[in-house]
Amino acid sequence: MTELTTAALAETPEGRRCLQAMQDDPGSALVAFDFDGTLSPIVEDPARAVADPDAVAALGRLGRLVGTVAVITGRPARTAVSLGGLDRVPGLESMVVLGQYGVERWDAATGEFQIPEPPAEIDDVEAALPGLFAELGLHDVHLEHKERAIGLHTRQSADPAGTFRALVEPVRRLAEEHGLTVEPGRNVLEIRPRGHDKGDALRALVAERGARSVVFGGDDLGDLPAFHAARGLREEGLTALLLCSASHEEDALQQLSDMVVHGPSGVAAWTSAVADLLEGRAAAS
Ligand SMILES: O=P(O)(O)OC[C@H]1O[C@H](O[C@H]2O[C@H](CO)[C@@H](O)[C@H](O)[C@H]2O)[C@H](O)[C@@H](O)[C@@H]1O
Repeated sequence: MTELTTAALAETPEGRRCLQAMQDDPGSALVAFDFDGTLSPIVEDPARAVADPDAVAALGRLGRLVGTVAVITGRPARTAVSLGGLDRVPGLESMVVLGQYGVERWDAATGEFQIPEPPAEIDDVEAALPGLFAELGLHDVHLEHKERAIGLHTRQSADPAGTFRALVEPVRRLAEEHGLTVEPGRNVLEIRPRGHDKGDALRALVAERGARSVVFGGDDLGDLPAFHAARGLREEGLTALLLCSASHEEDALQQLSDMVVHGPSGVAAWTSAVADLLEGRAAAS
């Protein structure tokens, strides 16, 4: 019964090994998900994103079963907590949110945010953007101000793909001129500080929690470093399962994944099934 269930939840032997390790020792398991596109369906206006209630409820179930649950996101930590309603979900009372690719942190257990000062260069970039858009003849780029980063969104543009293409190189040059980097995503180019990514964030949290089995779920290019980090952890003797929240917009994660599901509703169903699996093990032991 357990074997059949495990096979349905992971397409690779490595993924199934991770699920088995979670069953054997749930206390040393860590489950971390990205926010947009993984827990929260993609919407036109980033300010209107809302977490899939079934996905966060299922994460809450896991929160009662495994050692650590976390969200690792490009969003500011405060925004992810607010849009996800993460401070109100039963079972997430000791979760961790790592925001802005791991630089910001919220601990549900204390309710405290750790938010470092934003770099001054972001203000300089912001001041240069109107001139850049005018030069490129672009008038419908939506800006998302994230204090230590700026998201340039093209989803609401008349030609999202064309506007994105027109922005890529000029924005990369602008970021470089100011010592910053560009994080490309689904209809978004984010100008942010260099030197850290979701892979660093995942590795640091795994070390802090002493986790031995690691699940990471994501949907977009910004999640790739975490996928690579989790695969690296396997080589160091941990088990890891990589969950891809698939979309028609981005397929870079699929070939690295141990399980592919369809968007946040698929993540919700998968997470709930893993909770069932772990509860079955708990009931039997
Ligand atoms: O790391 P994540 O949690 O996945 O955040 C990555 C970026 O996600 C957000 O943008 C994406 O979601 C928006 C709302 O659904 C959508 O409109 C946009 O097209 C997507 O790219 C967020 O707005 C960015 O700040 C994050 O960096």
